[in-house]
Amino acid sequence: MSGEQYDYDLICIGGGSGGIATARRAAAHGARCAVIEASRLGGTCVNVGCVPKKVMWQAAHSREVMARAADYGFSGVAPSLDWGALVSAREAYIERLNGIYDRNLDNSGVDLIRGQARFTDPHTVEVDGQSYRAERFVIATGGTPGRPGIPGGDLGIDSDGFFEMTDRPEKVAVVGAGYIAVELAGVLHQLGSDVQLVVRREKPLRGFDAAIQDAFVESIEAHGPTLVNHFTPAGLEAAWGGYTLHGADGRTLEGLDQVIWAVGRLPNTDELGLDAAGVRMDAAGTIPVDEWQSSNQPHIFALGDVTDNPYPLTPVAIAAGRRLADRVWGGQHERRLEYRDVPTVVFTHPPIGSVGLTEADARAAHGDAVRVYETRFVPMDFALAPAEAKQRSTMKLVCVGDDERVVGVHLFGVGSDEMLQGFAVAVRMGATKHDLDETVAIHPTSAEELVTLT
Ligand SMILES: Cc1cc2nc3c(=O)[nH]c(=O)nc-3n(C[C@H](O)[C@H](O)[C@H](O)COP(=O)(O)OP(=O)(O)OC[C@H]3O[C@@H](n4cnc5c(N)ncnc54)[C@H](O)[C@@H]3O)c2cc1C
Ligand SMILES: NC(=O)c1ccc[n+]([C@@H]2O[C@H](COP(=O)([O-])OP(=O)(O)OC[C@H]3O[C@@H](n4cnc5c(N)ncnc54)[C@H](O)[C@@H]3O)[C@@H](O)[C@H]2O)c1
Repeated sequence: MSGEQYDYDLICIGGGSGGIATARRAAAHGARCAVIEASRLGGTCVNVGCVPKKVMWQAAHSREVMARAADYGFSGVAPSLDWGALVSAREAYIERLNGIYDRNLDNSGVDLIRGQARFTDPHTVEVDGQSYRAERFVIATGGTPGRPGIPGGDLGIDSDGFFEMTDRPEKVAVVGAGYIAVELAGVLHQLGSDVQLVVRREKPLRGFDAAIQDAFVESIEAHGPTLVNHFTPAGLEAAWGGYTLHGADGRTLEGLDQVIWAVGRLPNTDELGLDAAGVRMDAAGTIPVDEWQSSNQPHIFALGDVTDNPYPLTPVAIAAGRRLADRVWGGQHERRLEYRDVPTVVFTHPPIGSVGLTEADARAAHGDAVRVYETRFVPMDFALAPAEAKQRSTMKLVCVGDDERVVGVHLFGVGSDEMLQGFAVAVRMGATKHDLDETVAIHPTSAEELVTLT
């Protein structure tokens, strides 16, 4: 087929992390590209995800640091938060980012089509009555917050609503045990709300190494927010005295000013006309893709949160998109994202960092060939703090084989967020425990613990 029968070589549906990265890289390889975006450029990450979340985390972290000022002899540090001012500054920053994304598309020669895209046949999408034809498509439409299918599940707010809050709720339940629940609960707790983190099982953060789960639970039990475990929400009621959250076992959480659902996200595939394109979805509405990001239609790719990707993270969507563009338009025939050793940080207080295999996964895969090194300590950040304010750090290395190749690094503690990236490089390069031991420590830091473990 000649490219001339198409308006574009590539249309990316969704102007979030994955769509923008793919289109810009494909354009750099000479492809004629468009991005279709129904809402604000930058997608979830920029508008209602990583970016505003990190601003709120930073605010909460600042509050923590100020709380420790007296340990160092400062007096008169009595912060009072103007929530409205924080939100305005945050949103102004996001608007600047929206503009930068717009200009970057323009500078890359990528057309931006504003509106909701819907396939009308395998090579055509319609936006506001106008048809656009492309040789290939990338579906990068991301996801939206889900809600539980229980009475009152439509009451309260989700993570999108969290970013719309014009004031800080005094008493709030955050329901869920994943990244979003622990992060939002942590921010609100640090900023002064009375927060209950409501989870269905014993502990939050299933899938993380057990040492990290335990360290996190121990930390919140000592410092907050309050953990309400084994609580399965069965209904939410609103009354003058506030919300009441009912548990399946008859327990109730009462007098809540706000309830935040953080119970998982749903892929944005409902309105896409995937039937008309002949693209298959799974029961959850996500688009299954192969190792090359292909859907069942060879010319229609999908990436990021709309797919069955095990790591719904911004850098993963970007990496998948850039590699796809390098392969299809850049002639780099074997280039694809390997979904392994993906580093990830959970922005709790203190943060969690994790890359590679958990101890349980390593033992399942390698049995007795696994050796684990672990340490728990109070970092110097709390050297002058009173005993009750000290927060312990936990660090764990998971090693495999006679050469003790490091296959997992799991961190909980101050600085883990910034510490992990470099160790992720080492894991990817196949570093061994000996390599870490041979690396001269940086003193006094928390990171040095990782090269002095015995
Ligand atoms: C609260 C929260 C915090 C997060 N924090 C982090 C973090 O700290 N680090 C991290 O790595 N990840 C984080 N994430 C996850 C991250 O935001 C996502 O993994 C990432 O945004 C996925 O990128 P994407 O391109 O797949 O989709 P998105 O960024 O969601 O982009 C999809 C875009 O498609 C548009 N769209 C949808 N349907 C259509 C249509 N039919 N036509 C046109 N446009 C359409 C949407 O409007 C949206 O702009 C967070 C997510 C949330 C919700
Ligand atoms: N720091 C980061 O990088 C970051 C931050 C936020 C989100 N994210 C990404 O976004 C993804 C989605 O995050 P998430 O927290 O929405 O989803 P998640 O899938 O990680 O967690 C959803 C949680 O809700 C619980 N749940 C589901 N139904 C429930 C119900 N009816 N009642 C009570 N609990 C229920 C689940 O057990 C689970 O713990 C994450 O997997 C992550 O990849 C990343």
